Amino acid sequence: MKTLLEAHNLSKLYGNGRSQVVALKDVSISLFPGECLALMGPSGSGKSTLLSILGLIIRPTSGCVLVQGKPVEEDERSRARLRNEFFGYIHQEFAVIENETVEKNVMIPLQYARIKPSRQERQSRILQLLKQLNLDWAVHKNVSFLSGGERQRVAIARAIINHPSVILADEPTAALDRKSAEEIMGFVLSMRDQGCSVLIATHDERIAKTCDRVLHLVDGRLL
Ligand SMILES: Nc1ncnc2c1ncn2[C@@H]1O[C@H](COP(=O)(O)OP(=O)(O)OP(=O)(O)O)[C@@H](O)[C@H]1O
Repeated sequence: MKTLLEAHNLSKLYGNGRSQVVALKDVSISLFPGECLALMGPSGSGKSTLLSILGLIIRPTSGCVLVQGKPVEEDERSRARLRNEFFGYIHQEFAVIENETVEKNVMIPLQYARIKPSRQERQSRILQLLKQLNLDWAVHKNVSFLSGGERQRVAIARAIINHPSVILADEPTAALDRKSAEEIMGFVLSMRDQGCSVLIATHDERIAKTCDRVLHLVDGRLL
């Protein structure tokens, strides 16, 4: 089967000399269409670093990333376009823009889309998505007034509004209570069922059990 996303021999060093940290060592990984892959590992094992390299947020020290079988181009413009169109990134800390409405937060990726939908279309897509997330009531509310679980749903809506092929989720439920965490995971898995591939970094065995495949990262190496 063809991969959607793959990486070969990734290594990542931070810093130099005596303060140098080896965050990843020779990691190769493949993500197939329609699968949910869990990445488990203790704190500091390199999970966020790996997700950030795969999501083209940072560059590896060595190794390469392939999207739909093709090596990612080096120039920042191509990387930014892929970041916006191919990936949806969900962070642990509900990365929302404070003092902005839910609608404005979710609209950001649409404003950078290559083919920008009309204002009316943008608003209707946002409302439709917020309905699926049971958050349509909050469309004009300021995110600062929302709970942690609600803010994470806003972050998810923003990550998927451009219909990404791959969702990269970095411990998306770590800062949530159990009920909100279950809701978020239910939604992430429903994205997989709609054809998205998902790579989720987690410490939580219960979350890993709901995924199709589990990989373990220890000291920057995949077991
Ligand atoms: N920007 C950075 N500069 C220097 N060292 C870094 C940087 N980012 C991460 N590291 C180090 O790289 C290693 C891997 O960190 P990373 O955040 O990828 O691990 P993690 O498995 O995601 O941890 P956690 O579960 O705590 O988020 C750690 O030793 C960390 O301290």
